[in-house]
Amino acid sequence: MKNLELDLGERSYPIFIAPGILADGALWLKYIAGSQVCIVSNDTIAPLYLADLKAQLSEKNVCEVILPDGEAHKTLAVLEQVFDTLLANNHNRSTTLIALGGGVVGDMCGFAAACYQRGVQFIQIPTSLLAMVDSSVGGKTGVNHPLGKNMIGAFHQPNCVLADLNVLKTLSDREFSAGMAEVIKYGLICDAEFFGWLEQNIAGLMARDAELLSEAVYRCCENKATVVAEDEREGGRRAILNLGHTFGHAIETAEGYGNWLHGEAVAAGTALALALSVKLAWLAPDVAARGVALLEQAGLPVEPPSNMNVDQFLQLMGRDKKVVDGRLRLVLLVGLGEAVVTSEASIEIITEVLLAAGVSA
Ligand SMILES: NC(=O)c1ccc[n+]([C@@H]2O[C@H](COP(=O)([O-])OP(=O)(O)OC[C@H]3O[C@@H](n4cnc5c(N)ncnc54)[C@H](O)[C@@H]3O)[C@@H](O)[C@H]2O)c1
Ligand SMILES: O=C(O)C(=O)C[C@@H](O)[C@H](O)[C@H](O)COP(=O)(O)O
Ligand SMILES: [Zn+2]
Repeated sequence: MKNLELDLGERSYPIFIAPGILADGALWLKYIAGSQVCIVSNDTIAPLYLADLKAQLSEKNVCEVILPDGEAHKTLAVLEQVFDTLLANNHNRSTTLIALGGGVVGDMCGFAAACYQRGVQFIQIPTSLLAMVDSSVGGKTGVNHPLGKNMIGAFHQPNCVLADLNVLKTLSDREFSAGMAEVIKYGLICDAEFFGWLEQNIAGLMARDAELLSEAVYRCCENKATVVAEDEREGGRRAILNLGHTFGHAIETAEGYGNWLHGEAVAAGTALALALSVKLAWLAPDVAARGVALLEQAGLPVEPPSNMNVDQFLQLMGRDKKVVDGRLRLVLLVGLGEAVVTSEASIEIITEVLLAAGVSA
């Protein structure tokens, strides 16, 4: 068992990382204060793990909402299903929501918890690699809008995070690779030593070696917890967790939600951010090349989609949440493990980098 604490004063919470903890209610039932529980999952994950979870909740009054699977369903309209179920079952402010799923379920359940009766408690049980290393930690919740990713949401922290490494056995290879994009992100932005460890162990990780996976999930959560503890609501440093995301979210939106997975779009976006960092002479080309090589070894795309043009990129990037007074702010690297949030990259230089990556004029 590897435990961490995200230190946020009265909103602090533990992150439990171990194989089999889903079935260890004795460890986590104390994070459910009242008798009412609402499990939010989807129609892929529920048949696999809902019964195991419910077996631990036999003393509680449990209802469930099974959402349609997929990024395309991360919408306000689908979120209403959670509120309908909570109200139909007379859930009050002492209810606890449980997110059982990947990042989509986690973001939606967390947002429902932030909104229902102006805020109730929730627990994150991440089932994808991406959700274990990133989305279940830190309290960003929300849904997409047709014009932009995660545009409607709230910061709302869970009571605890339960990462049961056993469930990764049923995750598809494509989704596993997508999670690796966020794993590699931590090495690039704030942990050069971890990046070196990833380079050494990438083959074993892709083979899902249990010990290596446990270490990788722990190191990512540790890095994320440190960043979030410093800057819970992204007033400053937290924005480094957005490496590759300004380009990546533009790709996800332009291609239609779910066609490029979040991790795939972040990987291609990270390659663009590395190229831009080199173009500005802030990053040595060999460091950028190591980043791109590791993403490729993780089975990820490192080139933007061939059907996007520069204007599309710039228009969608212009809606990014980091934009201030109309100026883009991007996360770039000034060294391995050293990220900065900057508005110094001009539209002209960004355009040059997009064109050099094969994006059409
Ligand atoms: N809140 C945050 O800080 C944060 C961070 C990163 C990403 N995100 C968001 O997370 C989402 C991406 O998350 P994701 O990659 O987990 O996608 P996802 O939630 O769509 O899950 C990926 C796919 O794998 C399936 N799946 C999940 N766990 C499984 C398991 N154990 N066995 C079999 N199938 C399983 C899901 O049903 C889905 O089809 C995006 O919407 C992204 O914006 C949020
Ligand atoms: O936790 C954060 O902060 C992140 O930026 C993590 C990202 O991996 C994640 O995709 C997040 O949802 C992006 O946030 P957004 O504010 O750009 O929508
Ligand atoms: Zn992300």
